[in-house]
Amino acid sequence: MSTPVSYFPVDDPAARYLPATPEPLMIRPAETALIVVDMQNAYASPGGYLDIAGFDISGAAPAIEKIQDATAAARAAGMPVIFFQNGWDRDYVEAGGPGSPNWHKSNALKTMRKRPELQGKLLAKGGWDYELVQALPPQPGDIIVEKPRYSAFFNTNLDSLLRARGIRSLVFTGIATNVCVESTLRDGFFLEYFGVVLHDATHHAGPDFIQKASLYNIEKFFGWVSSVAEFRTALTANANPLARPQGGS
Ligand SMILES: NC(=O)N/C=C\C(=O)O
Repeated sequence: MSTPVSYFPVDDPAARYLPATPEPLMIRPAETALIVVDMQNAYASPGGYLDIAGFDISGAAPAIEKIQDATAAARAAGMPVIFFQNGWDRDYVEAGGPGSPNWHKSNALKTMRKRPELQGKLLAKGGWDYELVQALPPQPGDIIVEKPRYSAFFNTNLDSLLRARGIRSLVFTGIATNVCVESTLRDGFFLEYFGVVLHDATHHAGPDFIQKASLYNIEKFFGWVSSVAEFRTALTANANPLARPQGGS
């Protein structure tokens, strides 16, 4: 068993050993949140924004199945599940005007400028594109954080929500690995959260190399990469394999 990274004594009986790269990570389920990034029709459904804008969304359906597994495991372990939902008001005031880089870089806004018949449809609150996919309905007790930019730490109450619950580790799933997942994980790193991506529960926006590049960047500089099976096994294990045997002398 490789030596894990841990911010607390590794023999804490409440802790779990999560195999990950570049090394395993100890997590305490009570101090960990499972994050589901932007699993909206815009990013995961045929006819949604990414699809319309020409991105390959074929990896979205397999990611949805993996996220179903991960959310079930997290809820069973009493771990908070936090859904992010990306977008803006119907008039796109929250998207920023030409004075915002977002206005110039957002492919949703660019697509609507090119195709005015789509105006008001992409990532607009109240519309189908903005809705979370039906296959991943939030359950009572789950938290939804609406966000207007790629990183969920900007102009939201995410940091307060996490701090109030004593959360130290964030386990990420969702779309897109290289945009909102990586942006939020990076900002979390700067705010002292331990970030892990479950790679098989994510999908990227762009060519396949960007998934690899993003995961490389994360495991090399900002956090850890694991899988849904490893996460589920870590949570369902009855004991921390590094805990000292109870009752022994
Ligand atoms: N959720 C995301 O990663 N979004 C990526 C691109 C966009 O919203 O334009």
